[in-house]
Amino acid sequence: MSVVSKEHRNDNNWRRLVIKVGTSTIVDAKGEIKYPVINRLSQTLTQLQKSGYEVILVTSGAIGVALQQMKISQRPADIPEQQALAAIGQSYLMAIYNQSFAFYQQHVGQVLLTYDVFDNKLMLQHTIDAVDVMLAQRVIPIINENDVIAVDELDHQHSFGDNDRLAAIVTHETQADSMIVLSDIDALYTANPFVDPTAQPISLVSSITQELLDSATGSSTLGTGGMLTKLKAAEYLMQQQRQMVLINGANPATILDVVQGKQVGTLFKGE
Ligand SMILES: Nc1ncnc2c1ncn2[C@@H]1O[C@H](COP(=O)(O)OP(=O)(O)O)[C@@H](O)[C@H]1O
Ligand SMILES: N[C@@H](CCC(=O)OP(=O)(O)O)C(=O)O
Repeated sequence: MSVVSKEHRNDNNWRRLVIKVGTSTIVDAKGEIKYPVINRLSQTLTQLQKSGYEVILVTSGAIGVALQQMKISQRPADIPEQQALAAIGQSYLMAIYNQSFAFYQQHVGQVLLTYDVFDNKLMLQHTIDAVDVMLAQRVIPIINENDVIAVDELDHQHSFGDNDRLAAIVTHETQADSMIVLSDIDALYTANPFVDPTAQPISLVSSITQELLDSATGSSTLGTGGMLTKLKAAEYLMQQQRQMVLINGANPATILDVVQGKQVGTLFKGE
């Protein structure tokens, strides 16, 4: 397996990275699980880890995977039903990741979080300590929200409490240098390109303006956050002097281009 040379690291000398994977990267529009993509993601993250980077994966997809498992075509509106699906799907999602990473001899560990962890100093410290130990042992922590006991993300009335935000807070609290977001789109566009065919990709964003927020509309079929939650996550990170890069998750190896400083996707970096 080839490794990423440290000489090729981004100018920012990133060391610790949070990779956020949306439902649209794990499950396709027909509800089928994208095993080859998950395999490529596991290979890429293992490659990064073996090259000396500390890698934390924040993944959505529990409900998306459960829909396929349970042969349900649409995400139910009922919150307890979604929570039951999350419980079913989370263990399956981890089984897929375990098998996929095991092929590359890479150990992983599951971390399920709720937002109250970030408000409780002791719980937060325990979480950070466990993540630090895993990283020191070259294990990749795999984080998702504990959907069974957290309703914020599942209630579509709220735009907060999504995995984009969760990953941004994890990036800050674990003092990661950057967050790379994998979605079903290759960049932030001037408008939702699925709605507006004249929309143009944006390669660099140095501040989150109202115009940008207005440009972010609906999400993909199974995702919950949409572009708006990604912009809010980017805004939060830029306020913490951290960076975010949005790329297409169709080919997770693109992450290697990002860490090598190549211009790909949209870079959110404050001035
Ligand atoms: N300005 C925009 N630029 C790019 N994508 C946008 C924009 N506005 C809305 N979107 C939508 O955001 C979706 C990505 O968000 P989401 O469905 O939550 O993905 P994920 O599951 O990967 O988190 C895109 O598929 C697109 O439909
Ligand atoms: N925690 C949820 C993620 C919710 C969700 O769809 O998030 P995203 O695809 O990142 O917009 C799950 O694992 O299904």
